[in-house]
Amino acid sequence: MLTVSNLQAAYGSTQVLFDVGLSIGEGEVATLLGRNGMGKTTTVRAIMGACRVLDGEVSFAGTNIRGAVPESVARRGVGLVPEGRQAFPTLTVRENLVATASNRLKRSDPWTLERVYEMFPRLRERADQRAGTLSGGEQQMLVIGRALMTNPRLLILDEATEGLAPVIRTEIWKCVASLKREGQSILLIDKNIGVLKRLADRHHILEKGVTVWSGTGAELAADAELVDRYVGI
Ligand SMILES: Nc1ncnc2c1ncn2[C@@H]1O[C@H](COP(=O)(O)OP(=O)(O)OP(=O)(O)O)[C@@H](O)[C@H]1O
Repeated sequence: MLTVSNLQAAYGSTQVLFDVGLSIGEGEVATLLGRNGMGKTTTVRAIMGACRVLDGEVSFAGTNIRGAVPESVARRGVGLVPEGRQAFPTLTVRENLVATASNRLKRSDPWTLERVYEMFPRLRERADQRAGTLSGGEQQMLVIGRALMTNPRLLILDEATEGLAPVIRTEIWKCVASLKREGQSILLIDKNIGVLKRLADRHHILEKGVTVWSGTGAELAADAELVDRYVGI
């Protein structure tokens, strides 16, 4: 579904990605692992067409999307929940959910307000509340719900549980597990390696803008030293 190879990207004249490769199959959950500053968010931004790509290939659902603008990448079915919870603060919960909703890919069982409220009952209780007045965890659920309402073929969660209370994290991980059971393809970036190991089918490790390791969950589990070397503090 998504294949990235030899991706190179820069901010201004500073190159940050040198050789990133990753792949996610239909219905798979994959991760991007690596310490702070290794290029995970930049990889996501490069896939979305939100930073300067110097070289490499980005293929999504059989189409080359390298160089496409973010709106076009989103229209093709990539739903991003960016780092830092970006709900529209002055809109209500319901308005946020419907603001960018679409079913362009004509899914037979599309996401609806009702389905999002079933997944996150707190959002139903707060449907008429302005997003800016929600707690951090509620805002994160809202942004995930908003991404689902675009019926993405691939959902990308960049640090979706960062800074959240454990009980809210658990709720978000349950949501991810349930999306996985439904066959949703997902790319996860998160610091909770233990949870990622349980949830993901495939992992990619970034070190200074280079994919230094890619493999299945079983392959990662078989090499305990890998995570210590590249992801441990
Ligand atoms: N807007 C920007 N302008 C210039 N450099 C940037 C910008 N954003 C990120 N960088 C630099 O690019 C490198 C990769 O950052 P990136 O945010 O992709 O890493 P990350 O692996 O996602 O880390 P984190 O877990 O801290 O978010 C870092 O050295 C960072 O300082």
